Formats: sequence, C-alpha cells, structure tokens
Amino acid sequence: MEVFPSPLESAKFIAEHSKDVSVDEEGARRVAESLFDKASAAEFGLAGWKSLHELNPRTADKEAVDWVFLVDTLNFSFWSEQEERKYLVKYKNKTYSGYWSLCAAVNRALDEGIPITSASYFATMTLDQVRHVFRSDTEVPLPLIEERHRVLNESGIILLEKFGGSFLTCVKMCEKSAQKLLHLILENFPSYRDEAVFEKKKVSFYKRAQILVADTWSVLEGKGDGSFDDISSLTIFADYRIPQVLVHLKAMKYSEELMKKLREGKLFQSGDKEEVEIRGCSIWCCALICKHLQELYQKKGQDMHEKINAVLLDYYLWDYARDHREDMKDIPFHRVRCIYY
Ligand SMILES: Nc1nc2c(c(CN[C@H]3C=C[C@H](O)[C@@H]3O)cn2[C@@H]2O[C@H](COP(=O)(O)O)[C@@H](O)[C@H]2O)c(=O)[nH]1
Repeated sequence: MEVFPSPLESAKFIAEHSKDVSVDEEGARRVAESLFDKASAAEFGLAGWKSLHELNPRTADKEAVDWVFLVDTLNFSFWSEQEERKYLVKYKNKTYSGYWSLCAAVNRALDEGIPITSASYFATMTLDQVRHVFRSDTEVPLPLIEERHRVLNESGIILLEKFGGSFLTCVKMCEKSAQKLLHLILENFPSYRDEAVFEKKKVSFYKRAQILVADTWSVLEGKGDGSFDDISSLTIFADYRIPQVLVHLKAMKYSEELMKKLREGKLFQSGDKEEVEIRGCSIWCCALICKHLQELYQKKGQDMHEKINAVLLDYYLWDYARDHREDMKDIPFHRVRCIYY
C-alpha cells in the first residue's frame, strides 16, 4: 500500500504553506486556558462517550465493537443543502439530525430485528434494504445512499473474508496499539483511505480511520483489548464541524476570499486546496491546543497525559459545536460531498 505522511506531519506541512487558512497561536493558547478548568471534569473524560450520549452502546462487548465499526463506516456527509430541509430520524419519541440520525436509524433497525451490525448482513444488503434501514422521517433522504450501500457491502465482505466477520478480531490482532489498528484499517478497508495531494506532496487526514480507533477505545472504556497505550498519538478528526468551532473560538482564521466562498455555500471537491487547508490547519490548531493544555497542567505539577489527548479534545469540541449551533450560525462550514467525513 502507498505510504503517506501521518495526519500530524501532513497538518504541520499544510499549516506552514496554507494561504487562505491560518492557525492563530495566541488564539489556540486562549482556548487551552479556557478549557483548563474543564479538562479535569467528567464531560472531558472517556466516560462521557457513554454517559453523555444515549444512542451509543452501553456495553463493552463484541456487539458494541461491531456497532462502532458499522457506524464509523457510514460516518460521513450528513449536512443538508438547506438548513430547514434535512434528513431526520425519529427514535423513541426523539428526533435526531446529522450524525445522531445515523445512530438513531441503526438502533431503530436493531429494535426491528434487522441485524444491521452483523457483517454477514451488511455484506450482502441490497440498495433497497439500505434505503429502508436509513429511511428518513422527512422528505429528505440520507445523502450519498448509493455510496453508503457500496462501502457497506465492501467492508462487510472484507470483515467476513479476512477477520471472521467481526471488527473485534482486528482489535485483538493489534495488541493494544492504536497505531497498529489504524494501519490495519487503512491496509484492509479502502473506503477509509482519506488522502490528498497539497503543493505536490501527499498528505493524509484519516478522519474515519482515526475516529474508528477512538470510538473503539471509548466503547471498550479504555480497558482490556481497548487499553491502547498510544491513544495520544491520534490527531483530532478533520470533519466539517471542528473547523467551524475553531474559527468561532478564534483559534483559526479564514481569508476574506475564502469566507466569501463559504458564505455563498460553494460546493468544494474532495482534495480542493481550500478544503485541504481547512482540514490540515484544524488538525494542527488542535495539536497546539493540546500542547498548551499539557504545559498548563505541568506548571501546576499535574501530569494529565492520560486525561488530555486529541481524542478527548476533539469529542469535547465536537459536542460543544453541537450544543452551540445557534452561537455559531455566522461561521459557515465547508461543503464537500464525500465518503471521508
Ligand atoms: N471531529 C469529529 N467529527 C465527528 C464526530 C462525530 C460523532 N462522534 C460522537 C460520538 C461519540 C463522541 O462522544 C461524539 O459525540 C461525528 N463527526 C463528524 O461530524 C459531522 C457531522 O456533524 P453534524 O452534521 O453536526 O451531525 C460529520 O463529518 C461526521 O463524520 C466526532 O466526535 N468528532
């Protein structure tokens, strides 16, 4: 398989050569200071993945790991062209949008007796069955349904043929190393290869591959097969919400020209220069915030290596973005239709 620089090396290179997006070092420091008191609180910790999110699995068994694999294989492109017309899923008297609508549809299918998280099922699902499982409670369907069908069949067949049908087999093969699991995912599951070329250099983001490792760590509660000793080597996951919140928090800036394109709702293509700069600078900006947070704790004589890493920072910022949608409405997100985030 072709070797790409890691997401962190890629992010550093992109941030150093970016034209329309800049990381504000002072702004990143201020964000770290503002998070300082929160970082030792419960909602910043690993337990928040279950305690804060009712749709996430409660258990830490094989079924829970397979739920995570299925969801992260489909964890992309939920944004709608018009805010008032979007894909929604009603589940247990609550209506979910965006990423959570995907989880609601999966849980709805499981409640209906459809074994949607079993590789033997999604390896051979038809397009009509995918449409049924992910049916909308509005007239707006889930975006990229054909691509979702393709990646489901592809991933299911690979899991069956190479890993006995369960992602837990992949986890066990990686001997508690996040990096080994990341590379096993990239070597075996093509839809996770989230890469680009920038200034003639190959770069990688691996958003879904890294969040799959992170969500596996979370669902296994950092214990047993999920006690990854190198979880801190992951970066944040370069989606379309983290950039928005970083600009909102003034840790990252867009040029006037880029802001204009974003406000017009321009549809970018995966790999466009502006898209690569937004995603790379987001990763680099969060690496700086993490570094500043560690330094603040060290000054206080507290070693927070176990508590502060890009994964927990990412989860916190992503949840913050969901909870502050209204405050952030003047910061546009970048629009790309792709299977990578
Ligand atoms: N960086 C980052 N991106 C994330 C997530 C998640 C879900 N993680 C949750 C599960 C457990 C954790 O505790 C998190 O609460 C989804 N996404 C991305 O967001 C976009 C969807 O946004 P919206 O349309 O507003 O729902 C889309 O690109 C999707 O791929 C994350 O955690 N980090």
